[in-house]
Amino acid sequence: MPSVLITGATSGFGKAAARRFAKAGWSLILTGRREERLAELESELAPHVTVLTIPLDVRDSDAVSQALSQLPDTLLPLTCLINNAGLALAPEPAQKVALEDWHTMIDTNITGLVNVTHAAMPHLLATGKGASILNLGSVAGQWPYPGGHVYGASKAFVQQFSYNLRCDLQGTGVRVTDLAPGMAETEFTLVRTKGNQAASDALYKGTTPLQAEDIAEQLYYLATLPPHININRLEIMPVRQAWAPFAIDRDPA
Ligand SMILES: NC(=O)C1=CN([C@@H]2O[C@H](COP(=O)(O)OP(=O)(O)OC[C@H]3O[C@@H](n4cnc5c(N)ncnc54)[C@H](OP(=O)(O)O)[C@@H]3O)[C@@H](O)[C@H]2O)C=CC1
Ligand SMILES: O=CCS(=O)(=O)O
Repeated sequence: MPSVLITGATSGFGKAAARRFAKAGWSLILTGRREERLAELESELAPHVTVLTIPLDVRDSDAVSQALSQLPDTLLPLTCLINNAGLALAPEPAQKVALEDWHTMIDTNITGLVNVTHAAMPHLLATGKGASILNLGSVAGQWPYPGGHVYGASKAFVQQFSYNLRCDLQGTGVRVTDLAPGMAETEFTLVRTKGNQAASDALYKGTTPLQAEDIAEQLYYLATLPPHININRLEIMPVRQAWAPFAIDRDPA
């Protein structure tokens, strides 16, 4: 059976993707920092498919490279890497944000993603034709909005890194996609607001956001496309989300 490595499998898109790939019989390598959540997911899925859980902070390059250099043969060849671990912090304007929050987003969404990509690359190259790297970008990487500051910039990095990887991997058979969702109801806003459940609920109230399972379905679709097809970027919004007009600063009347 093919195997998939999913970062950030303890919640949201990553957890839903683990379930979606398991449903199709794929072997799973699941990572995240919260060990108890990894254990719960392993208990749920291991009766059906091969599961390896690795408690891992993607920001720790040594831990990432050590863990991925020791994958058991039973989980190789690696067919798909889903670079999903990530977060937004500090929805307030840039001029009010603590520098530490910017660093955390850069360290996770950029450095963490390149750490995992670098460590997984030899496995993906060994697989070659049909292998995929699926990077979780965001609409925020393309479209600016107030409070997007470093989060949006980190996802713009994901887009351009994905495109540049495609250039270098041409001829290897390894595909790369920047999957860019819009508003999706996960723990994302709870994390962004540092645990404000009411703010998270209010954001999703009265509309129809994407669900984690919608994104998991797209990830599975991308990973199982015929091997001669590469979707470079796939941007998905809920029907009830669209763009806002330009904001104009005006003199007082
Ligand atoms: N929800 C949305 O509206 C959208 C989300 N995205 C992106 O999708 C991805 C998944 O987000 P989503 O599922 O919504 O959010 P969740 O908060 O539900 O899940 C985020 C996952 O990332 C993991 N994670 C965070 N930091 C680290 C770290 N340092 N090391 C390892 N794992 C980490 C968390 O695991 P743990 O805490 O256990 O380590 C968790 O499993 C992110 O990259 C996000 O930016 C993109 C577009 C829209
Ligand atoms: O990446 C997350 C979606 S949004 O909050 O930027 O719209």
